[in-house]
Amino acid sequence: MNLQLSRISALSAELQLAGIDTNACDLAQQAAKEEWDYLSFLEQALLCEKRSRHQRKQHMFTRMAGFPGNKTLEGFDFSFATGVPKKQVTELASLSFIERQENVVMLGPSGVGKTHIAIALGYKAVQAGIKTRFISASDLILQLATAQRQENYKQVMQRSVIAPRLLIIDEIGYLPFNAHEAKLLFDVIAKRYEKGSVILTSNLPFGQWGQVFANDTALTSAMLDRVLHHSHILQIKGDSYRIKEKKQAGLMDKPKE
Ligand SMILES: Nc1ncnc2c1ncn2[C@@H]1O[C@H](COP(=O)(O)OP(=O)(O)OP(=O)(O)O)[C@@H](O)[C@H]1O
Repeated sequence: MNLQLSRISALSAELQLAGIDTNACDLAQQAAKEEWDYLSFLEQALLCEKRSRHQRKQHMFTRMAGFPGNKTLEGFDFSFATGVPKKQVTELASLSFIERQENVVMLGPSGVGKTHIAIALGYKAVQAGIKTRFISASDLILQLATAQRQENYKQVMQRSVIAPRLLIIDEIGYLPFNAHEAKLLFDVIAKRYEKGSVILTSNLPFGQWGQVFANDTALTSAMLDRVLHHSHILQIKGDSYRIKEKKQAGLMDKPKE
C-alpha cells in the first residue's frame, strides 16, 4: 500500500468512514477514467460512504432481528397458497403499517405460511433500515420471566420489546401460559400499544385465546382490545405447505382409490 493510501486509511478509521476507505482506489480510478470534477468526486465519495453505512446497518439489523430462517415474499408461492390474502400481504409489504404504528395479526392452521410471511415482512423492514425483532411467544415469555428473576426486567423489556420499531411475536397458541406468564405478555402488548407495530401469528381464532392466557377473560379481552385497535387481520386458510412438500417427496400415503 502506498503512503497516501495508508494515510487515507488511517484518517478514514479515525473519522469512521469505512465506506470511503474500502472504495478509495476504485473511486479514484473511476474519477480519472470519467474525468469527474472535484465536487463530483467529493459527492461520489460521500454517496459511497452513505451506501456502505446503509448496508452495514442492514446486516446488523438482520443479525439482531433473530429471524429463524431466510424467508422472502419473492420465495412465497402464492399460487399454492390460494387462501392467503395476496393483496393485503402486498399492501403490508409497503411497510406503511409500521409508519402508522399499526399491528398485523395472522391467523390460520399449521403450515399455511404465517411465519414465512411474518419473517418476509420483517426482512423487508430491516432492508429499509427499520429495527426489527422476531421471537416466538414462548421464548419471549421465558426471556422476560428470567429477566424478572435476575432483576433486569426493565433492561430486557427496553432492549427486546420497546427498542425495535417492529416486534414479531410468533406462535401464540401452541403453548398455554400460566397466569403470571399471561401478565408478562399483556405487559408487552401494553408497552407497545400505539408506540410501535407488532406482528402476531396464531393457529387459534381470537375466541380461543383465553385458553392460552390461563382462562383470564378480563386480561385476554384487554390484550385483544389493544392489539386489534389499529390492526390488519389476515385470515389464512388452506393446506399445510409442509405436507405438500412431503407429498411431493413421496413420503405421504396416497389416498386409496
Ligand atoms: N406458499 C408458500 N410458499 C413457499 N413456502 C411456503 C409456503 N407456505 C409455507 N411455506 C413453507 O412451509 C414451511 C411452514 O410454513 P410456516 O412456518 O410459515 O407455517 P405457519 O403457518 O407459521 O405454521 P405453524 O403454525 O405450524 O408455525 C416453511 O418452511 C415455509 O417457508
